[in-house]
Amino acid sequence: MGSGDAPLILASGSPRRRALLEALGYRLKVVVPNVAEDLDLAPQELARALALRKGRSVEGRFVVAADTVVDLDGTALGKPRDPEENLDFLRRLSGREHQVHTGLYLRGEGEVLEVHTARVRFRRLSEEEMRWYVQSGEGLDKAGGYGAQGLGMALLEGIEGDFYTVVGLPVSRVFALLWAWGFRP
Ligand SMILES: Cc1cn([C@H]2C[C@H](O)[C@@H](COP(=O)(O)OP(=O)(O)OP(=O)(O)O)O2)c(=O)[nH]c1=O
Repeated sequence: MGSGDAPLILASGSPRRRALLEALGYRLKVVVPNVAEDLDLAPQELARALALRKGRSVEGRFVVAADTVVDLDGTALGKPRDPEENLDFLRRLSGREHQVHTGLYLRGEGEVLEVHTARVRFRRLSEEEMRWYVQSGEGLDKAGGYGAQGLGMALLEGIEGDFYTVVGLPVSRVFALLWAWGFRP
């Protein structure tokens, strides 16, 4: 089974997740999940619960869903509401290390639910640098208010762990699970 038969259903409106799976050659059907994200949980549990909610909200055989949460010492930073909150997030992340949790839900031969975690360290940023970044608008639709794959690369000192987990989808793990189920690009 593979793209010759049914498409892989991506239960996510994230253009990053879509681009990563398309880069691997999967034929996708995108279904944007409409789930409440207002859960009061610790960051890692939040990523897990939301990935499950998104994946379960969509029908079909081969389904992938994910949720990414930035975890600053136990506080979950989601997507900033506006540029002011984006600036606030960057001030808090500046000069420090945080974790990025990506909950992964996969359905095929059964269901898989995991949380993948990477560590990201930010440089100490000047107020001018942070304002420059916020005015780009790039961080507004991203957990923690930055994108490691875009202009945000200029803010980082280092990443420990899987880069793609930071960007929103541990693609190598997705590929391996689908491959084991006989679902190939
Ligand atoms: C930290 C980080 C997050 N992100 C993105 C990935 C996700 O799209 C987004 C986190 O929000 P999510 O709620 O995980 O996903 P989403 O709202 O974009 O899409 P959907 O709910 O439909 O699945 O942040 C980056 O692109 N780069 C980064 O470096």
